[in-house]
Amino acid sequence: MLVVWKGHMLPIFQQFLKTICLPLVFRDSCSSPGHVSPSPHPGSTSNGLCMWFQYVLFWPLFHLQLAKTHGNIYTLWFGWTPVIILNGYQAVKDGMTTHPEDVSGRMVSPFFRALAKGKGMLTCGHHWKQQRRFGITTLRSLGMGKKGLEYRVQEEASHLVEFFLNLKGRPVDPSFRLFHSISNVICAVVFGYHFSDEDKTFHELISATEYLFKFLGSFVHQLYEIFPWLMCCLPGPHKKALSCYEVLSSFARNEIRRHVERGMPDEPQDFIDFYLVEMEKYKDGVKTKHDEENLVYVINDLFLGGSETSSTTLYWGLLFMVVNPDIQEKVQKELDAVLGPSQLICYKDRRELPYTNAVVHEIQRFSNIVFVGMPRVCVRNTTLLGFPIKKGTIIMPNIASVLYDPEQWETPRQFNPGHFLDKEGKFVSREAFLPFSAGHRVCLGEHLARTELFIFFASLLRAFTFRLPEGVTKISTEPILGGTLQPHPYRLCAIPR
Ligand code: HEM
Repeated sequence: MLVVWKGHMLPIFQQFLKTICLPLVFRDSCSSPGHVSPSPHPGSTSNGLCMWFQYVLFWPLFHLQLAKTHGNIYTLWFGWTPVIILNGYQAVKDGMTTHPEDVSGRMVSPFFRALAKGKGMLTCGHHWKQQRRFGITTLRSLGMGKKGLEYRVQEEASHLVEFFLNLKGRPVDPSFRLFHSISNVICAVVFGYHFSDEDKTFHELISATEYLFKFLGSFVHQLYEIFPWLMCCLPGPHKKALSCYEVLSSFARNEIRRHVERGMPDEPQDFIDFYLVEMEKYKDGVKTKHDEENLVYVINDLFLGGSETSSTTLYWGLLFMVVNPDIQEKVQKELDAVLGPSQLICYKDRRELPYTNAVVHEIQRFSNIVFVGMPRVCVRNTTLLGFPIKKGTIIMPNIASVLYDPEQWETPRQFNPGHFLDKEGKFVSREAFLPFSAGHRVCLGEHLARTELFIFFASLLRAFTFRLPEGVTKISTEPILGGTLQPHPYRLCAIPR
C-alpha cells in the first residue's frame, strides 16, 4: 500500500523564524496599509532586512490567518521597513492590475546587486522596460518559423523520452534529467544550439544554477542581505554562489564573443543574434540602451528564470502522478484516444485533451513553486485597493494565497484536476490561476513555460507509466524551501507502455 508521508511540516529554520523572530518583526501590523508612514525613502527598498524576513512571508498559511484578522491587504513592519502584503485572488489581482505601472518596480537587494549590479531584467536595471519589451518580442519572433520554440521543446521532450527508455524501468531520481532537458530548451533559444548529455560545460552551468537556487533559500543568503558589508569580507557559501553566477556570466560572455566573431547571418537565429542586431540599431546618435554587458545579465535572467521553474514543476508533476495512479491512468487513456503513438505533440493539442490540460494546470496550482511571488516596489505615490501608498514601498503579492484561496477553489489543499473541468469534462480556465503573477511584470516566459509543461508532460505520460521503485511505500509530498518550493528528492521507475 502506498503511504503519502506528511512528515516535517516545515524546515527547522522556518520554525526558528516563527518562534523567535516573529515577535521582533511584527512591530506593528495593521488593517490599513495607509499606515506606511513615515514613508520609506525610495532607496530603502534595498534594505537587507526585507529579504531576510521574506522567510516569514514564505509561510503562506500564516498569512491566510493574518488575512482573517486584518483583511486581504495589510502592512508588516520589518524593522523600519513597511511591506504591504496582498492576500487572496481579488487583492492580488486588483493590486497588480489596477495601476500596473505604479507597482512595477523591483527590489535590488544587496546580494542581487553583488550578482548582477542591478542589471538585466529580473532584478531591476535602469532600462528594464526596454530590456523586457525586447525580451518579449524576441521570444515571440523566435517562437515562429519551422524551428521555433515549440520545435525546440518537442526535440528536448523526445530526448527525455529516449533517456527514460534507455533506463528500461530502472529506478532514477528524474530531477537532474528534467533540469537538463528544460535548460537545453533555453540554450537552444538563447545560444542557438543545445548541449549533448555528456557536455562538461553544460554540467557546470547546471550545477552553478542549482547551487544558486539552493543558496537563495539558505540562511546565509539572508545574513548576506542584512550584513552585506560584513559578509563580503567573510568566506562561506555566499562566495561560492557569487562564483557560480560568474560561471554563468563568463559562459554568456564567451557565447556573445562567438556570435560576434562568426558575424551576423542573413536572418537572426537566436536571442543573442537579435540582441546584437538591436545594439547596432541604437548605436549612432542615440544613447545605446542595449550593450554587451547588459546582454550578459539578460542571458542569465533567461537561463535562471527559465530552467529551475519549469523543471521543478515537472518534477512535482511526476511525483503527483506516482501518488495518484488513478489520475495518471485517466490522462493516459485520454492521450491514447486522441493522439497516435508517434504523433508529434503540439501545444494546440491541449484543446483536444481537456483532462490532460486540467492535470497540467492543477500541477502548477498545487505545487505553487513561487509561493509568495517576487516582491514589487512602487515607483511613484499611488493608491492600492483604495489606500494611499508612498513611492518606494515594497508590495508582496502572495501567490500561494491566490492558488490556495478557499473562495476560489473547491478543494484548495487537495490535488484535484476537477478545478479546471466543468460538469461535461470540458476544460475551464480559472481567473485565480495566477502562478505567473499578473500586471506589468508578469512572468516573461509564461508562454514558453506553458508550452514546455504541456508538451513534456503529455510526451512522458504517453510513453510511460510512472511508479515507485519496488519496496518503496512512502513518499513525501511536502515541499522543501529553496529559491522555489521543491519536492523532497525521490526516485521513480518509468515503465514503458
Ligand atoms: C513554471 C514556470 C514558471 C513560473 C511558475 C514562473 C513564475 C514567475 C513569476 C511569479 C514571476 C514574477 C512576476 C511578477 O513579479 O509579476 C516571474 C518573472 C520572470 N520570469 Fe518566470 N516563471 C516560469 C518560467 C519562466 C521561463 C521559462 C522564463 C524564461 C523564458 C521565465 C523568465 C522570467 C523573467 C525574465 C522574469 C522577470 C520579469 C520581470 O522582472 O520583468 N520564467 N516568473
